[in-house]
Amino acid sequence: MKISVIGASGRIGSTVSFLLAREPSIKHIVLISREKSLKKLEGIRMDMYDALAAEARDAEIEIYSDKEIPDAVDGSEITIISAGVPRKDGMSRLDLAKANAKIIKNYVKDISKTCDTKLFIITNPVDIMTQKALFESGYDRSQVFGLGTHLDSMRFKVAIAKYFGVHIGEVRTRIIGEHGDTMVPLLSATAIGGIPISRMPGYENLPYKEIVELVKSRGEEIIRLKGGSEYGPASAVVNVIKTIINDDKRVLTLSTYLDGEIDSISGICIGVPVKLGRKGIEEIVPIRISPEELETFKHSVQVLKACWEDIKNI
Ligand SMILES: NC(=O)c1ccc[n+]([C@@H]2O[C@H](COP(=O)([O-])OP(=O)(O)OC[C@H]3O[C@@H](n4cnc5c(N)ncnc54)[C@H](O)[C@@H]3O)[C@@H](O)[C@H]2O)c1
Repeated sequence: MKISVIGASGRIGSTVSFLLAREPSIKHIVLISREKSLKKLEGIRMDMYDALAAEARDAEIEIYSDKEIPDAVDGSEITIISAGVPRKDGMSRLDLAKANAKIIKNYVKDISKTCDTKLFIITNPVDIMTQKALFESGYDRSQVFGLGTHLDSMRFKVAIAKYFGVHIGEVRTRIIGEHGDTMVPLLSATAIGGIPISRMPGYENLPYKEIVELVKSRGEEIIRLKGGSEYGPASAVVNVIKTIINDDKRVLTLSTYLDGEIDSISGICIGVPVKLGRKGIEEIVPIRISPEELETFKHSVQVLKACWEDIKNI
């Protein structure tokens, strides 16, 4: 199986590539970046081969410049895009969206000229970039998705497990909505060992607001402390890839194009629970959430739609 990573010289792209190379079912990984980063890619490839040798594994790792798209991507079951400009001081979210929309548009247009692949978008703002990729590629919505609130859901899960002092595997929860300030934590879909969280001893004192703030600010906190997150997002990406290639039908929270599945909302890519398998997004799970959660979700939709209006013609 071949998987391509565009933006492979970056933090997330390189860590994702390394983790994927360790997966026995992935035999072929294509690392793609701009010309000026090709030397770095060569170093990443050497380092990856050393690590694989230590585990007595092998994989074919190829390097291409982004000028060699679409040929470089041809035959890839999944193409991951994490290329993008980082947010600089004084840059608004909209400025970032405009800059990265141009990058996503160019890559996706080139890829879709000749290739049929699944597009997995990581670049922020991820919901808007996923929608850009969907519209510019003309692909079916089942094959274009973004990391969405999958990582936020994992962060929420950790905080709840720590508060109740239980193993993380006992916690079921998710955050839907924008991967950003308007994300919607679903207490109505949170359970510990199958028991709804509201029936757990200690629930009354759960510092919900603090936990949500912690989840929302975690990305910025990691940027401040170590320059940017990589292990968390990269592991979340690999989770998604493994679910697809193993046809696991897991229900994960990814950014996908809504077409009326939740409260008749349509016309935007946003984080919602999806059944994921070999074909990509096989179903959007039409969950019923509490009235308060629905109101917050609708707000998240509005925020994303406003941003989409500003960048859709870029
Ligand atoms: N969705 C999520 O949950 C999530 C989590 C963390 C980070 N992210 C996003 O993922 C993206 C990558 O993060 P990172 O830490 O790897 O960033 P990084 O700066 O380390 O790497 C960015 C990559 O994009 C390339 N790049 C930069 N400018 C470019 C341009 N103009 N044209 C083409 N390529 C360009 C770089 O060469 C590099 O390969 C960012 O947009 C980040 O905000 C998303």
